Amino acid sequence: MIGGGAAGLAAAATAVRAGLRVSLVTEGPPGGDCTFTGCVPSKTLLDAAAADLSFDTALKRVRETVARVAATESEQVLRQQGIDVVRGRAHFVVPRTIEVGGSRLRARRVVIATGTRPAVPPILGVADVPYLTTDTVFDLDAMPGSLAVLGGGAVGCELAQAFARLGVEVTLIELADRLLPAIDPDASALLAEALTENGVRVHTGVPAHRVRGTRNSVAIDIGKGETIRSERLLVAAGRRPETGDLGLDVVDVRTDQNGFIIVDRHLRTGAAGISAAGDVTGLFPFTHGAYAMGRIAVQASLRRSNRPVFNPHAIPRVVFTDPEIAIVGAGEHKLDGVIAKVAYLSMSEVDRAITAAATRGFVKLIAGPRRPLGFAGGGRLLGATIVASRAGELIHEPALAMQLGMFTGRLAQTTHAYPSTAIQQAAAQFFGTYGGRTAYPAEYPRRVSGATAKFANRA
Ligand SMILES: Cc1cc2nc3c(=O)[nH]c(=O)nc-3n(C[C@H](O)[C@H](O)[C@H](O)COP(=O)(O)OP(=O)(O)OC[C@H]3O[C@@H](n4cnc5c(N)ncnc54)[C@H](O)[C@@H]3O)c2cc1C
Ligand SMILES: NC(=O)c1ccc[n+]([C@@H]2O[C@H](COP(=O)([O-])OP(=O)(O)OC[C@H]3O[C@@H](n4cnc5c(N)ncnc54)[C@H](O)[C@@H]3O)[C@@H](O)[C@H]2O)c1
Repeated sequence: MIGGGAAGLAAAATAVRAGLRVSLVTEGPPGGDCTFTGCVPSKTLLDAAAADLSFDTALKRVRETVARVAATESEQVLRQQGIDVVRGRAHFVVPRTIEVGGSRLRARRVVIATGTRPAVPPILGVADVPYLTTDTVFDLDAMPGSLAVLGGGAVGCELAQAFARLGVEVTLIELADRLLPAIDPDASALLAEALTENGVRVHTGVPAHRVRGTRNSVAIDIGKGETIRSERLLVAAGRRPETGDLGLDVVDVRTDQNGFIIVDRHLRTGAAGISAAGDVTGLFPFTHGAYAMGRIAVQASLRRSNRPVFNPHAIPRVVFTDPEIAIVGAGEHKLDGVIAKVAYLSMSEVDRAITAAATRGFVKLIAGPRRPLGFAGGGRLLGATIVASRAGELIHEPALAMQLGMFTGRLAQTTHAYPSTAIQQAAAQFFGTYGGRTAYPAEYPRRVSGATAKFANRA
């Protein structure tokens, strides 16, 4: 395995279980992005900020939590599991042979799991400013008075909220016309509302033209004569794959125009014995996706038939802001031409949200016909988007329904524990009017947006 992040660790554990001799070659410590610069520090910071901790205490908690998680997957722990850990940066020298730190390693099977690194957009002047990325932001030793965040994706939104709650003056700059541009526009709108309430100045649809500054002050020109001034700049504008110096040409592993490794559905690269897994494939850039891919890449490489397939259609993803945004499968805005029904439920009608005084949000369930019965039994679930304080827990029930291809009606038939009845209430709409709402036919060609909600039951 080349790379010791989630994908490499899962691949190594799977290979050991299959009785293979395993070397895990990794430049950074085992755990990768998720443990050191991704999920673990960012989720800890979000929770610490929500709990009103001071900046210093929050950052201390981040360091302690990272150390605690890292200890569960240390080199020593891996060696005890039978995985030989080699630290260093690897590249292919001939097919199935890699070089690391001057030594050569030969293997019948190789899984490339080298992940990604922060992308820095080509904005005039950016290279001359000491900007932060997720590789460095958790190492801050003093609270900046103000922070400009470039990019309103998951990283930008989560960290903007965390820093704002810790007392930092945050400005968020997103190129697209809304935050998290890939998700349901109604969810984007609610998140922008929540961040604004937290004190974040949200600018969408603005390109950053030029950046100027010094260590403790940046000025970002965003057009129409407007300039954002801030103490520090965090660049959170996406990721680039770590494939540039792997020697992939030596082994005929192909990459797409952005450098991500091209794989088939069994995660094979096309080069004999070489598979790829995790963020480096660009298929599903989340830790749980990386784990699934690492496992599947090894299992598929060991079998001649019945090879497992990586299919992300029922894998959920969550943005851990407050409210959380959880998604599985298709969003209403991406349904062009698909015959479907949408059940929309405002969280203001869910007693769990009312009792928690956290009613900003909604559940949207999308159902399509199930052959040969059409929409009988509620059809089958095509997707769900949930915006709620605990959306990250709620999403797994729709995910299971999708994974099993269940009748959506099963969600309505299952008695839920009061007052956590959001999914049951929403699914009931596929059978008739419930609480004044009925599932409506998906509109196509698409004209759906939160701002122009045209269906009476979405009021
Ligand atoms: C701030 C942030 C928050 C996130 N939060 C979440 C979240 O809440 N939930 C979620 O599911 N996902 C989250 N993610 C995404 C998640 O971190 C990644 O999807 C996951 O870490 C990918 O794992 P990986 O194994 O593919 O790659 P990585 O974790 O990047 O691991 C790659 C490893 O390969 C090593 N390497 C690279 N090149 C070489 C080489 N040539 N030779 C040897 N070793 C090499 C690196 O040192 C690294 O250890 C977050 C990401 C960020 C940045
Ligand atoms: N909770 C989670 O699961 C979680 C949390 C954080 C990150 N992640 C993952 O980590 C990866 C990186 O996240 P990310 O948010 O950096 O990437 P992203 O690609 O999700 O978002 C980057 C955002 O930056 C914007 N952008 C790009 N260039 C810009 C520019 N010049 N000016 C202003 N905006 C610009 C893009 O339009 C986009 O909205 C993603 O794969 C993400 O899924 C996951």
